[in-house]
Amino acid sequence: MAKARMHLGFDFSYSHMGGRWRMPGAWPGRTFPDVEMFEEIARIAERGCLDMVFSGDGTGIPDTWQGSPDAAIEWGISWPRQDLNPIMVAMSRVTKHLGFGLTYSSTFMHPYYMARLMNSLDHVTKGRIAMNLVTSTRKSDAANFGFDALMEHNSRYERMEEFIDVCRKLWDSAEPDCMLWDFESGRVTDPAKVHHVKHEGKFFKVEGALNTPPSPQGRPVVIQAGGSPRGVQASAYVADYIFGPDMALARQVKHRAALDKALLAIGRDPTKVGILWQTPIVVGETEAEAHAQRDRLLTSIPQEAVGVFLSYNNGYDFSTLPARFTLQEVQEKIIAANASPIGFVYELALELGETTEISRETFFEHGIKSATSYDKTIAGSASQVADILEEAFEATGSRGGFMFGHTVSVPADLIRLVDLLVPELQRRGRFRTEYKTRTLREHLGEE
Ligand SMILES: Cc1cc2nc3c(=O)[nH]c(=O)nc-3n(C[C@H](O)[C@H](O)[C@H](O)COP(=O)(O)O)c2cc1C
Repeated sequence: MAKARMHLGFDFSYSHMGGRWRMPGAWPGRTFPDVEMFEEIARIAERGCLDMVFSGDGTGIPDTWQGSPDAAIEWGISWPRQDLNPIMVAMSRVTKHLGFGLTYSSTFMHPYYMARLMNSLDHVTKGRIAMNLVTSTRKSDAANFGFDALMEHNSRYERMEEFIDVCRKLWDSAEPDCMLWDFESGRVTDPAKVHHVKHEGKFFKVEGALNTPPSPQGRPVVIQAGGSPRGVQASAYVADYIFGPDMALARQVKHRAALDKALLAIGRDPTKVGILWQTPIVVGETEAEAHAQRDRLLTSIPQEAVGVFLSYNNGYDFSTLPARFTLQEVQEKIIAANASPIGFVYELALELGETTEISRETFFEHGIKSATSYDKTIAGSASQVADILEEAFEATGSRGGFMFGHTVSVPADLIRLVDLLVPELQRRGRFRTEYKTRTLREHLGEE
């Protein structure tokens, strides 16, 4: 029997941040947001037949550390960023097959605007766009949109579910064959095939239809990455494809099982829903070369920048940590702030024990490994890395694949992925050797 094939993506969100822009192997003399760098990323990824490239997003400037954005701005921590939509349009114009994943927040955006934008991008990319929906877990993002505090964690997911209901109604409002463009009669559209939408729910009141022609994918691909139990439940409802967190394999196996249960509960077939596991990765010609490249992460940012990154993503100012403390005390404050309950402190508590007293120094020693993704980065030769990926793929049900990212330097690490790892996976019958499908939805559905 043929082996199940993997789907592969590349997350370029962090390639210019966290000191990566000046690591050996990054573009010399080119800085964000030079559009030509992104076009080059797209060409390289398409050479490797990847399903998609992706960028995450967040709008706020980290300001949890010492209550100020200065250190984030100074050290380039989640700064600078921009809306990647125009960049992905540019990337789509230099490729034919590669898919694109864009991130937007269902907590802050409006579903009418988003349904219309994604339809438009689906046209421009000829059916290669996906929307990664996030609920946003960071306070400064919320402040950009007028919130004094984060919306309660579970309510954010309730809003996301209604958000996608509205998008689906709008995407379906024009039937696939409604456009006539009949030159003889002058009729543009068959009005019987464009349906009025009237939605009134807890969060949104929307009247449609969309005033755009139906797009190549009909409904652009929707991706979601809920990690908490409520988040997983929402993934099952809103997403065509799932992003999974980069945690230990045993926890990924549990995550897959929880998702399968949630999918079955709403009548969806779990065998048709893949997870792309977030996978920080460095591949080298040799194991030693890969390890040397990964080690560079430990010198990429100063301790202050580590504090900025962790404080922002965990909703807690770690500059205020006392000399000694327990992780349980900190985790309680993170939950009270409505940030994600499964972040760095949760993970460190699993490793060190939640009631163990630790020092500030120990916290930051682990902190740099987490903030740079060093602790999660797989590093090795192509065959070593392929062994690890095959094991993880099979253990998690042979559905989906990997979203590579958080590499040390782009383009060098992306080129090594495409030139060393992809051929190894192809030799093992685990990855396509050419694109046989047209749209992103079709690429991801390929078995
Ligand atoms: C691959 C991947 C990409 C993600 N991208 C983003 C992002 O761009 N912006 C964001 O705010 N959150 C992002 N997240 C976080 C998730 O949306 C989610 O909040 C997180 O997994 C915690 O789960 P919870 O919200 O259910 O607690 C990402 C998560 C993963 C695994």
